[in-house]
Amino acid sequence: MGDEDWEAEIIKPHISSYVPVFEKDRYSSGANGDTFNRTPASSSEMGDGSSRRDHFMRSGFASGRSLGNRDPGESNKRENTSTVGGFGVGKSFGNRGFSNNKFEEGDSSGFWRESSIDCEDNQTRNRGFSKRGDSDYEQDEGTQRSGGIFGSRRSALSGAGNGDTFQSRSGGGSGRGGYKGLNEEVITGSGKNSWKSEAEGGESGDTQGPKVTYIPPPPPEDEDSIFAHYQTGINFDKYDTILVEVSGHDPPPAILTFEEANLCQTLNNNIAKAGYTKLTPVQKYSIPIIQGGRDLMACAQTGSGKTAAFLLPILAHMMRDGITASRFKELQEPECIIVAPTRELINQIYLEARKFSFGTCVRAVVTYGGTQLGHSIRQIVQGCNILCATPGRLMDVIGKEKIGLRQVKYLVLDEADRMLDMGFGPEMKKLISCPGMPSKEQRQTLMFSATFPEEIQRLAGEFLKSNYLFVAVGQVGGACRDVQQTILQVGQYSKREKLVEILRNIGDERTMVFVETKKKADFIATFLCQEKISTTSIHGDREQREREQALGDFRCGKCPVLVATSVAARGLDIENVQHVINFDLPSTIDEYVHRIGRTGRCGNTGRAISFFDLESDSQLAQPLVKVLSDAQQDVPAWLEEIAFSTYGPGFSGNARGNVFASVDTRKNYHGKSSLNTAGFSSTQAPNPVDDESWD
Ligand SMILES: Nc1ncnc2c1ncn2[C@@H]1O[C@H](COP(=O)(O)OP(=O)(O)OP(=O)(O)O)[C@@H](O)[C@H]1O
Repeated sequence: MGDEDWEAEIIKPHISSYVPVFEKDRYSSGANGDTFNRTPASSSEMGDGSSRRDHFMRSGFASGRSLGNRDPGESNKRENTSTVGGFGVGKSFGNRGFSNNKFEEGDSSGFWRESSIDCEDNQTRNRGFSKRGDSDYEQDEGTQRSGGIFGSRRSALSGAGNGDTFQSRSGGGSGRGGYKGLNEEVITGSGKNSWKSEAEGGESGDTQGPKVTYIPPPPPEDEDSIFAHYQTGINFDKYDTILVEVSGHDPPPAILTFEEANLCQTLNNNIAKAGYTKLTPVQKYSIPIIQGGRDLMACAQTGSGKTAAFLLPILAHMMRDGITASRFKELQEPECIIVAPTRELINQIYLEARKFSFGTCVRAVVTYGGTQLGHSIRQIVQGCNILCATPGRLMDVIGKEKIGLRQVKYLVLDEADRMLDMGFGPEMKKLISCPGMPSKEQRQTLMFSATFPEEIQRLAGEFLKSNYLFVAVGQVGGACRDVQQTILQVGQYSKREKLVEILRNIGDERTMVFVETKKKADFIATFLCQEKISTTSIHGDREQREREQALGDFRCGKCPVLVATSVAARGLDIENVQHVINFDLPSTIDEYVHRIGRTGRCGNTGRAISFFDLESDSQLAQPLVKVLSDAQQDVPAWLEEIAFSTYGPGFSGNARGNVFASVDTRKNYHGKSSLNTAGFSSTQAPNPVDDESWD
């Protein structure tokens, strides 16, 4: 459900209901490999402190007024009444056109054009990367973005209001909302002719809106903190039994131990200090492939060590090549660029890169939206060999000529299916077309995810050398088997009661609760606090400072419940998350797989409980049955019935349908591709995820 619906909701005479009707946006889900080895993974073995809102959350709402029987629509109505002036005066960026942008979206990109769907968020995305000054950038990151072709309907309601206790973030200044949607980093143009010319005028040119001044606290520097890690779980050794499929020409053999990787001593020390003694399957296969200079698309279950699978061989090469950070160069030219879709995830990857490069001359830097650009630049100019960035901020630092691309040898897309879908795909396309970026023949491109829809795999071909290798650990798109999945039939009006019941049983165990929209995240978090369940929330309408605070409070156990939108669905590796609750099921099965993958990581076990609402979730019944049965979970009879009735007698939960890209798509599509002009087949659009929930 988009904010537009909320708006409609509050304009209508309010009909009191326990929980408002949440009608989700529904989108459809959305080469030449020769050799084929399917072997078990161990082939040898077998052969600012907190916001007011946080304060209330932590204090269990002791002083908050009761919101229990009010729905978000009502609270927004109140909030809107009191803040509409503030949002109303938010600056319009409408005159910052993009029509002349050098990198304006083109049909040639092969990507879906945003304008083709009625989605405000998406309409902001293909806008070419801009070259902006700090003020411009920070305003974009930190303020609502309204006006112009992107419309401003959402901004009037974008405060995170949930009633009396929360104030919306004031008058447009810090109130996010605006249009931002799927992605955390949205590229805005400046109306100049090209990124180059914009850059030249960037710094002083645009003074609209307040700056983003948030500077994230530096991560701890002491060795213990850098190498802090959680224990692998009882099922870690079971990874060895997972079947691994490698396709593509002439793959190198897997390695079985870290020693076989022949890493330098410093790296080996760091691996040991990180508590890694044994390779996970994706590491066994990916490390030699990357060391062999090959491009790679790797798909492995959530929490199975994909980050180290790309970081270690890249660092090994850098060490071999004697890469050394050079301080105080105005233009830094990193050898490696890593992009990921959310700020928290890219920061996590950075911390991993910092850990593994500890004691070396290789310097990793992170930059992401919602933080002061000047701060990022100061970090970059101190030396940058590995740049970890969210897409929008990456384009900014490139546009500001703080980052040059000529030396890029490794381009890593983490959560690659997400990075290539209609949300980020155009931006990634622009990235590889940037001046200076080595062609795909001259760089190594590495893609990792737990899910890889076929259509996205096919788009990925544009980024990869034709002889790339495809590694599939287990079922591509399959759920982690260490997560015990339960699907409960719960109607929307009973969800809150059920949630409280479950959380009371769970006690203090760390739990992530996923909901569909940002406003609902606040609403449910507020409700739980009122119920004296210590809760915080993370979603794209929260300030970056608040997001980091929320995550910190959750990580340390201060708030054992984190209510989140899909912004927290991918990649986040938080110790001891024992439960995931899908208060609202997502609209796509891939999203479900990522969400439940926040628990059951690295051989640990976890539980996922999902509320299945007959009214709104039946389209998910069939893929859910498949995911459950593939992961050897109990499938409720009622769910099978729904799946059967939705899809008819041809449906078999165990049959391999088109739900997943079960193999390297170069096999499936060889010689029979039928792309439309946008680069997608006529039968299946790529998965847009749920726009509203991402930002
Ligand atoms: N070989 C290993 N031994 C011990 N721990 C490991 C090993 N490899 C990775 N880990 C740890 O496992 C956890 C999960 O790793 P990581 O976050 O890279 O998973 P992922 O596959 O990227 O998950 P997701 O699909 O959710 O992004 C991390 O805490 C990481 O430090």
